[in-house]
Amino acid sequence: MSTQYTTRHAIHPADSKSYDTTKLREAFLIEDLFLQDEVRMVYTLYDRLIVGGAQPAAGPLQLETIPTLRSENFLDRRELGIINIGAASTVTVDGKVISLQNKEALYIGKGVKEVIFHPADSGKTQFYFNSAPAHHAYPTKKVSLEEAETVELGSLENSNHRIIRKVLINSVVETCQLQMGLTELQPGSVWNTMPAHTHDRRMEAYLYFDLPEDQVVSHFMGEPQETRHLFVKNTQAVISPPWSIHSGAGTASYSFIWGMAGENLDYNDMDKVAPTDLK
Ligand SMILES: O=C[C@H](O)[C@@H](O)CC(=O)C(=O)O
Ligand SMILES: [Zn+2]
Repeated sequence: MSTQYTTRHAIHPADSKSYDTTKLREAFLIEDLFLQDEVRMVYTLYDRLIVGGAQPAAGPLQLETIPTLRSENFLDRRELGIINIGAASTVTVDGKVISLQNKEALYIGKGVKEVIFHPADSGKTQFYFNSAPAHHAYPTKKVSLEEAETVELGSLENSNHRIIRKVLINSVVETCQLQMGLTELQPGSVWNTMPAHTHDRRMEAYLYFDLPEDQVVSHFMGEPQETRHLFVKNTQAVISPPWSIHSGAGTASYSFIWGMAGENLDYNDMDKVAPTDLK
């Protein structure tokens, strides 16, 4: 079978305080999202967001439904956002071939019956995806980096100079609840999302990538006054509960994809925490 998935339950913040490193990692870190010729997913109970990776090599891979969905097709009641983090390749959506360069994104709406991930002509193909429950069928749309809503934040002096590209955002594409974007740390900068924030209205998932294989990111999570960290390697993902900060410092520059689902589509609806207020 080329589709593998596991379920992650939602954790109460008071419960998470007592977790040791192993338990914290089992609850929030996704280590093996990309494996050759497999579609791998984690079904989270945070807004029922699915975090997935597809790495076709020998042949195409289909986005198959999973038993938890109790639906004939994966997208019968869901929407999907895909970002290509590997070599230029294609995705077919109900027979229509859509090419995606590295870092290009694709929104696929509810009701689509068939999504197929194709291997690249040369190089490693890795498609990262997030999927959330959907109530309405919005059109499929490809979004290039140029079409993204882009903001530059931070400074080299604060080691947090970064470019945030909001690709699947309501000013660019209509979605039910999914938002996705890509943040690139500029050379010499290592801190993402510092100052940190929470947004109790939305959960978030992070995928760290473009990180050298021998380097790591220390991802910070937890309530602002009760933080913990997870050491994360290249192409590993982190589930961020709505009550948690999500921020990281790398031993090298890196990029990451953030995806959100929940109560609203207002990217700026976040509660910032001053660095000096973190504990
Ligand atoms: O709610 C928004 C998300 O946490 C990210 O967009 C933050 C981010 O990319 C950054 O500041 O580096
Ligand atoms: Zn956030």
